[in-house]
Amino acid sequence: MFSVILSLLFIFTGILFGWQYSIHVHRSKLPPGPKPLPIIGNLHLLGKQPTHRALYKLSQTYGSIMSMRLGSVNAVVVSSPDAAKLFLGTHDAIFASRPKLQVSKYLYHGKGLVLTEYGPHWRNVRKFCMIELLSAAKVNRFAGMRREEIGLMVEKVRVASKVHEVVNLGEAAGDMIEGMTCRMLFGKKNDERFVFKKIINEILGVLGVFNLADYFPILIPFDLQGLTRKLKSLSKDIDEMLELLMKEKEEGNVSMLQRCDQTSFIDILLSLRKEYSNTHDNLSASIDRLTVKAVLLDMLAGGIDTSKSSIEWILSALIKHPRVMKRLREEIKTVVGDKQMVEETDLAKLSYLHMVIKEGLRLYPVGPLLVPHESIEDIVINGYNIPKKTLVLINIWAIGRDPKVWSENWPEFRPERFLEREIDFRGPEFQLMTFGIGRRECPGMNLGLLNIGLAVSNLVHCFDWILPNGMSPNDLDMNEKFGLNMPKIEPLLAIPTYRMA
Ligand code: HEM
Repeated sequence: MFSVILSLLFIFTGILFGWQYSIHVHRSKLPPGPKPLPIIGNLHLLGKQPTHRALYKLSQTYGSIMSMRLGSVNAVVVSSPDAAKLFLGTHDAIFASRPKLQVSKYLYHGKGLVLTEYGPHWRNVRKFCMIELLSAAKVNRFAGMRREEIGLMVEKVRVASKVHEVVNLGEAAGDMIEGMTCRMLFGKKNDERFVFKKIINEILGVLGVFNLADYFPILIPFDLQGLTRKLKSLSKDIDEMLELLMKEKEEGNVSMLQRCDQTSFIDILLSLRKEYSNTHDNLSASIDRLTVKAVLLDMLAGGIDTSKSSIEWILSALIKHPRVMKRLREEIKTVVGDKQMVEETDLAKLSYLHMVIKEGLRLYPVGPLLVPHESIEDIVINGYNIPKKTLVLINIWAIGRDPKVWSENWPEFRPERFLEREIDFRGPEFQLMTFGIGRRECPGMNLGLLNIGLAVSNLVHCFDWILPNGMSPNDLDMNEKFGLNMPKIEPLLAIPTYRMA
């Protein structure tokens, strides 16, 4: 389908413009890259494999700062820690914007964080999200709720273990993270009027589609992929849901408030809105109704599948590497003793667990190209021209495979490498950028790591796992498929045995 549309597009726009194209204008000064074709540029080189893989291969020919043309968009692909340091460290302010994607027009006009261009609105929203919603103190307030959700997941798996049922571990983790996130955002995880899961999946589905109109704006009116239609209907559903949830809070529906955690994000955002409505500073102007909804939507879209996919990848790697699983289990046993469950307060003492998580996220980063950045002015980097409005993709999947950084044994899942060298997510050398670095780095990093740590440690501590149908761990497929948040090609299915009996 994609290639048919691409061919039609090629012919159509080719006729329209009579093959006149001005890509050669400053090409000699751009970073090296494959020669673009008229109209489609290098889009044909992305092929059928996931984009980060195609870009990794190309960067091995053209280098760690590679120039490409994607339709009518200038792009630069960055594939080494040194180059990433230039873009997200030294010149972070220039590359801290986002491209204007068609999807953001239908999802609150980019008034939240993820898809919002760099400027005063984004800065204000980011500031109050960091202080009021995602600071360590605010995240800690939900520790009790997280304990309940972990307990529910362990109990579900324990019931399955009694009848040797096969468990889909990604789904089990996803349900738990979704429960935690919805309770944190809305104070509840169930609502008889709508199914959170369905709406979340639809949002992620739309965000994961490669939208041709973003690279050929001339195509927007034709809606060749039917995305505009989908987006219009989805944005209506999302808005109805968020409006209902907000009105319920604003009208102080007593029975509802009694059932809810008083400090959910929606409560905090609405009370901030009220609090600031009498002041006339920039912050008050930023927290309007659209922004409250856009922020809630960003947290739903950014917070659930990222953690779910990460947990699934890390558990898969552990099942595939029994030596690492054994060592992790021994560490947990030493720290938690005879306790049935790992608590949040235990996590700081589980140093091997942290190395396992880092190693899992190095090899399987769920945002392999981060979220696209865009430059806000012309700049020269390493002697190359990077024009204003260049799309910048940071290939952290490639960086996680760079033998110059990780040595020749980079393909091995070997958490001990982090014992030998101090490398951290915000490390000054930009080797491990699972959450991005700089102005646009993930504001939910600590929460994400906490959720992953809790899920992985408890599923390892409470259960032994074997693969179904006599499958050997060596046969576990560790490839990914196309899609948002780098989903595994095959879901992780395994049979649990409860270890606490
Ligand atoms: C394992 C879990 C997670 C991973 C791997 C992850 C990864 C990322 C990445 C790669 C980015 C883009 C960074 C960039 O463009 O340079 C990002 C941005 C973002 N993430 Fe996360 N994330 C996770 C969890 C969360 C959670 C739990 C939340 C909130 C509840 C969250 C909210 C956001 C938001 C709002 C942004 C946009 C920030 C901005 O553009 O200013 N993420 N995340």
